[in-house]
Amino acid sequence: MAGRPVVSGIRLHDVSAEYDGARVLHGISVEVGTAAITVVTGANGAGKSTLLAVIAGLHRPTSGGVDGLDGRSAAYVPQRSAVPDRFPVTVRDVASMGRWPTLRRWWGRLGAGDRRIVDESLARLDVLHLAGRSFGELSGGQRQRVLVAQALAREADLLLLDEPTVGLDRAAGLAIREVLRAEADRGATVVEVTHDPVAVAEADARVHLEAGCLVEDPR
Ligand SMILES: Nc1ncnc2c1ncn2[C@@H]1O[C@H](COP(=O)(O)OP(=O)(O)OP(=O)(O)O)[C@@H](O)[C@H]1O
Repeated sequence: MAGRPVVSGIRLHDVSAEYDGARVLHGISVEVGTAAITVVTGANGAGKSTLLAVIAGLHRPTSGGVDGLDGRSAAYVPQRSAVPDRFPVTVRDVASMGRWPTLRRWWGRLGAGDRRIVDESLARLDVLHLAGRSFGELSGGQRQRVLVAQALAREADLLLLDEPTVGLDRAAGLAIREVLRAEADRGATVVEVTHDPVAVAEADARVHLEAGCLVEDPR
């Protein structure tokens, strides 16, 4: 993690967000811990993906904000449906994109160290044997694992994942949960939107939303 210990958490203060004037998040204030897995739960449409997008800096809140992001690198894995099915690139290309933000120049080439990190990330998700295949030829679950590998290759301080285990078989779900735990153990802040009861049970903290509002002590 770039050799830089980050101790304080990420703090959302009074975050509200809307689409086309319709408010979908209402004054969310919560702290997300470092070196831990936080799950974001709630019914369909509760605002989970929007909250993740606000933390990722992809959706601008209408009021409030997020503190503690300065100096932190972030990797974001969108919901599977948000990813085009037919990328004309190989699996290794997709995973390599995780290294792009670390290159000093935008036209820079990946060095041997970068390529090793990419292949290690693919191996951790058990998809290294697919490295030369076209990304678009993979099954949905294989693509999902490659996108998580791309995020791992970023070696980010903050990992944001939108339903990373949805639709995966038990072994693949377990593999992703183990990888996320290892990331938290190395000091990463992991925030995961999920409906997976096992992921919720194993998490260190939970942020539960109902109709865009934070609910304390959800059952
Ligand atoms: N791009 C958009 N434009 C307009 N409204 C949107 C957009 N994205 C989401 N919304 C609306 O915002 C609300 C929250 O959506 P969001 O995707 O954050 O919920 P979610 O909790 O992640 O749902 P799910 O579990 O179904 O993925 C919903 O009412 C949704 O219809």
